[in-house]
Amino acid sequence: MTIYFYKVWQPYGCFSNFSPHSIEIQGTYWSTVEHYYQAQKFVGSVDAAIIPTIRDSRTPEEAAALGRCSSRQLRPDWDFVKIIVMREAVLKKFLTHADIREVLLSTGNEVLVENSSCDYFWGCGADKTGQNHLGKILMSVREEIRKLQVLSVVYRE
Ligand SMILES: Nc1nc(O)c(N)c(N[C@@H]2O[C@H](COP(=O)(O)O)[C@@H](O)[C@H]2O)n1
Repeated sequence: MTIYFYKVWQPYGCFSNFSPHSIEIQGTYWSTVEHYYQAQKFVGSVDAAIIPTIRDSRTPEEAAALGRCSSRQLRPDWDFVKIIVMREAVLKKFLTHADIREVLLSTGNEVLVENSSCDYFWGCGADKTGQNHLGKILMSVREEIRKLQVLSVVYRE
């Protein structure tokens, strides 16, 4: 059975990057994965000054609006690094918060799909043909956490 998720208040809402689960990366605190992801678009760009404003946004929606503003210049390598950036943040989120880690592990080997009707890259799009990169990242993070748990048992013995 495929598990679809999208909005925070819907089933499996903790899989959304907008869910209220903070992460710390290289000593900096981010309220949500979305805050971190949107800010990383401008690292090393002429518009890097927007990063603290994105970080301090009151909501992930606000952070996303700032990051999506088309008048600002993205870092030149964004298309090459965005999946790596997202995976790092999603992994950190599920390593940090035990309650949602259990939700992720409870999905077993089910296929996870971000059910966004407008996003054919991170989600499945309106017709379900999208690339679903967020779902793929979540499945690979699930696998990595399982392996880490096995290792922690082995090294405890
Ligand atoms: N608008 C919106 N609302 C939500 O609740 C969402 N989960 C998303 N999807 C996320 O938007 C991010 C992609 O942003 P860019 O288009 O690259 O700026 C990514 O985190 C999706 O998961 N969107």
